Amino acid sequence: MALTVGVLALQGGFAEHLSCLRKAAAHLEVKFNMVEVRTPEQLATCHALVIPGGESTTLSLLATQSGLLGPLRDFVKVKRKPTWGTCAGLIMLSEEASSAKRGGQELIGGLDVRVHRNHFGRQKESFVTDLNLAFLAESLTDAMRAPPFPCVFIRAPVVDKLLADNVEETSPENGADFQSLPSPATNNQTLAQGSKIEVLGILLGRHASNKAAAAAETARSVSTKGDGDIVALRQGNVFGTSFHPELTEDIRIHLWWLEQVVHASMK
Ligand SMILES: NC(=O)CC[C@H](N)C(=O)O
Repeated sequence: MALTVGVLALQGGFAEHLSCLRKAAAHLEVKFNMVEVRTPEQLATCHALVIPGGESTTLSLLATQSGLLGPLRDFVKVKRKPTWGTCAGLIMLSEEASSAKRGGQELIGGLDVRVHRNHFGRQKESFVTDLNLAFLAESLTDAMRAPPFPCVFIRAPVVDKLLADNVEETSPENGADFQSLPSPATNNQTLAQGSKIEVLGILLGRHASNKAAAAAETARSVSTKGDGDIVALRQGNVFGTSFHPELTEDIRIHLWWLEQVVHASMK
């Protein structure tokens, strides 16, 4: 049986994600159909979904107009299918967003976190930085020899508050900029809320470049130990990255996530 993986194609970097997913799928035994999702009917065919970067206020508006907001919430929070959001996609998958559009913006939710939009400032403050993402060890034979991942941050959000106290304990790895965590418990709750939040990527030493971010920083209630920002996390079926793996030649995160999709389909 082929697994159908959808990419929400309302706006933003969906074509880049589709291309990376197709390249990654070529490394796996399982057959995949990669499809663009613009309607509730297309979403209903999907076993898993990627929500790309772009602009979360636009995504939210277009999802509402196309009747997808309710079906997306159902997909993520009721059916609890594997869903990955990058950048604006991560914002959509968070329960709360700060520096949101005036009057608020509709989110899908699924991650018990608050994200801070545009944490590092405007487009011109975009940057690329290498992070050691130890979770990729799940699909690589020797994590320590795996090269760091080139992370592209464009008007990126970070997680500035954890809304639940069910967080996996983290232990810094010899000063590395990543905190390694065990794989999910084998009793594997597929709940988003109710599952532990796993912090999978921390960015150290890059400070917020706007006032709201500085305020959010002081308001942070539960944070990682140290001064890092959470830029990758998972809670149950929901995975989020602040950065854009689809804008690099490196398909390791797409490969890792497709493997998670395969595992979820076998439950
Ligand atoms: N590259 C991106 O996806 C940027 C996200 C954007 N800051 C937003 O609020 O949606």
